[in-house]
Amino acid sequence: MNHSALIRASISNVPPLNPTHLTSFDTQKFAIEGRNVNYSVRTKHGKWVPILKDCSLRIPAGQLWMLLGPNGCGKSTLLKVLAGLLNPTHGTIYVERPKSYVFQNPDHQVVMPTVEADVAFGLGKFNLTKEEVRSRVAKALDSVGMSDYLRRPVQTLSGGQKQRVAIAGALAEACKVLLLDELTTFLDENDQNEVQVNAQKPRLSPFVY
Ligand SMILES: Nc1ncnc2c1ncn2[C@@H]1O[C@H](COP(=O)(O)OP(=O)(O)OP(=O)(O)O)[C@@H](O)[C@H]1O
Repeated sequence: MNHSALIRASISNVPPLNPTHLTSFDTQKFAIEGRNVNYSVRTKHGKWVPILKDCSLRIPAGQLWMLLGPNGCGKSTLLKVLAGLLNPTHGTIYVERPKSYVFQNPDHQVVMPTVEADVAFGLGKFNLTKEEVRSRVAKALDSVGMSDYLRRPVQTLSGGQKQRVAIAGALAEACKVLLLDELTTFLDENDQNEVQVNAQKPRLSPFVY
C-alpha cells in the first residue's frame, strides 16, 4: 500500500509528504504524520513479505479521513501501526495523544459485563471521582445513541451496538485521534453518519497529561 490509497473524506487533498524537505514533525498542524513507513512480516520459511511499502501520510487535526483501498492492500495494518499495536519495520510515525483504536471486531474490545462498566473501563487510569466517571460515560453513550443501554449486559448487544459501545469507550477518554477499523462492518449507513458527526463534537473536555 502507498499513500495514493489514502483519501480524505472532506476538502481538498494535501500533497504527498516529501521527507527530504522536512526535518521534524509539524505537531502544530498534523494529528498524524508518517514517513516512509514500511511493515513486513516474516513467513515460517524465513522469507520477509512486505505489507506496507514507503507509506507517507499527513492528517491535519480536527478532520475526518478515510483509508480506501482493495481488500488486503494494508489498511488495517497501517491503522495498527498508527495505533502502536505493530512496530514499523522502517520509517517514522507521529500520532497525537491521547489516541484510541477501535477494532474491526468489537468482541475483541467490549469485554466488561455491562455497557456502563465497559465504557468506564478505560477511565480507571485517570484520577476521576465516581461522579466524573458517570458523567463521561453518560455523555459518551449519548454521542453514539446508546444512552438507554447503560445497564445492558454486553452479550445481549448486536454487533453494531457493541461497535458503538467500543467507540463510546474511546470518546469517554477524550482521545484526540480516533482510529476506527472498518466502521462499516456492523454499523448501517445512518449509524455510521451519526457516529461520525457526533464523534466530531467537542462534548468531553480533554484530560491533562
Ligand atoms: N501476520 C501476517 N502474516 C502474513 N500476512 C499478513 C499478516 N498480516 C497481514 N497480512 C497480509 O497483509 C495484507 C494486508 O492485510 P490488511 O489486513 O492490512 O488488509 P486490509 O486492506 O485491511 O484488508 P481488508 O479490506 O480485507 O480488511 C493481506 O494480504 C494480509 O493477508
